[in-house]
Amino acid sequence: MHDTARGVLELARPGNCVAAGVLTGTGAFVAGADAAVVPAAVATVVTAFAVAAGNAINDYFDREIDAINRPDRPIPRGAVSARGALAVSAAWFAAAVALAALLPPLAIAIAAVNLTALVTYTTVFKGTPGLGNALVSYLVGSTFLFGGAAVGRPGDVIALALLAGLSTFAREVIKDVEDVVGDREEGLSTLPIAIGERRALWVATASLVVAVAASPLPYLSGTFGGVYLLIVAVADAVMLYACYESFSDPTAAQQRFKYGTLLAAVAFVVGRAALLI
Ligand SMILES: CC(C)=CCC/C(C)=C/CC/C(C)=C/CC/C(C)=C/COC[C@H](O)COP(=O)(O)O
Ligand SMILES: CC(C)=CCC/C(C)=C/CC/C(C)=C/CC/C(C)=C/COP(=O)(O)OP(=O)(O)O
Ligand SMILES: [Mg+2]
Repeated sequence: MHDTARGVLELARPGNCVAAGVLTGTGAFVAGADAAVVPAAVATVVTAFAVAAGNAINDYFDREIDAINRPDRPIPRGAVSARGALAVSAAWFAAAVALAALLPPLAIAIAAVNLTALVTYTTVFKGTPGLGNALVSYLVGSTFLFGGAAVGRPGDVIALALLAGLSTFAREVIKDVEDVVGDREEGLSTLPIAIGERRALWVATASLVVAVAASPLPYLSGTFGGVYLLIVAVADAVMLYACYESFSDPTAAQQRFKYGTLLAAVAFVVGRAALLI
């Protein structure tokens, strides 16, 4: 029983759930710092359940491949049955949908689109060059829009959604370069397999350069105070260095990149809070 409970928790990838939930809460905070906390909290929990459900159904669809490449995942190691993983994913999706119904219409619309995206990501989009990366990038960017829509002010966080989406796309491509051997064995046609590793890394770098160039926009539009520029400049530098590093060490680069994105998320919160003091 102990390994089953641990297995169910691992299916959710709780770190992802918390990180994505924090992004939604950040979007709600930036869009409506003076707005009711309840819709922001509801949207945060919806996102956490959705990511847990998306990760669980991903493991369900990936179970044969994971048996070869990731035998320690909960389904291949026997901690959770395939049917059990599907049932848990369905329960988490149901919880996300039930709570999302409490939110404004635009938030419900975003939730409906994201539900479809999460259910189809692994079987439809993941193995198509660049499309799987684009969908995950949209999903991460949409967390800010979802939080803004929850408090009725999505327009205030469109720039944040674009920054998060463009930077996530870069990191997802770097992760695919890191996984190229296993993905080729799986018969997946990811971007580096389709166009070559170096060209894929240049595509990732181009995506990040656009995001970095746009990163002062939330300050210029008055969404954030000046302190945002100081923190996001460091985040930009970390992510740019990670892109340079990815040409020689994609594993170290994608981890370093993640710290850069987390620092950027901190810049969003501090930059908004600075205007409230
Ligand atoms: C009601 C409802 C579903 C609301 C959705 C609310 C919302 C804002 C959801 C965003 C979800 C999100 C941030 C997803 C992030 C990316 C994700 C977890 C994708 C699905 O799993 C991918 C998996 O982790 C990749 O594993 P692999 O490719 O096999 O290594
Ligand atoms: C200012 C600029 C240029 C960019 C903004 C950058 C931001 C805020 C990006 C958001 C990125 C973020 C913090 C995403 C968290 C959500 C998430 C699901 C991350 C995935 O974590 P991984 O560690 O890749 O999970 P796996 O390793 O299990 O796939
Ligand atoms: Mg998987």
